Amino acid sequence: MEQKKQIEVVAAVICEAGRVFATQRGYGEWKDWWEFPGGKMEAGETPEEALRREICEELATEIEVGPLLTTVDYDYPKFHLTMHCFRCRLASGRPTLLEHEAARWLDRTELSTVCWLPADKVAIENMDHDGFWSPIP
Ligand SMILES: Nc1nc2c([nH]c(=O)n2[C@H]2C[C@H](O)[C@@H](COP(=O)(O)OP(=O)(O)OP(=O)(O)O)O2)c(=O)[nH]1
Repeated sequence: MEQKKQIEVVAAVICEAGRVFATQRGYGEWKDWWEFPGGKMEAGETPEEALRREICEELATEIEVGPLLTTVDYDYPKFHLTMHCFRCRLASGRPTLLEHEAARWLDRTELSTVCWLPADKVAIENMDHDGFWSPIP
């Protein structure tokens, strides 16, 4: 039997003042679903380099990449996804939507008000604990 396609992505959980940045996909099979910005790592890149590049391409801004928060493995019908989610913060400038159709800053009470991609729902369950939301210096 043919092996299912494996996709590995890095995702930026950009945090600021008790809120996280969520983006709505603007194209493709999962158009209109919400996600953390990011994408596939290219050969030779570290996860941090890939994230900084993707955020520059998608949001025209610089981020600082912090610790790995969670890695989610999720079986989509057409591929198997491994997604590494990193805590990030904006380093300079505000995000500009170059590829996404919308974005929102969500606080803890608003997290489930958007329709997250299935893998992201798992990531959020893993991350949504008090430690995640307590302020970091
Ligand atoms: N970037 C990103 N992708 C995600 C998330 N959750 C999730 O299931 N995915 C899936 C959707 C995509 O099918 C897959 C690859 O993401 P991608 O951003 O590189 O996808 P893409 O369709 O833009 O890829 P490409 O055309 O640039 O090759 O990962 C997420 O939070 N962020």
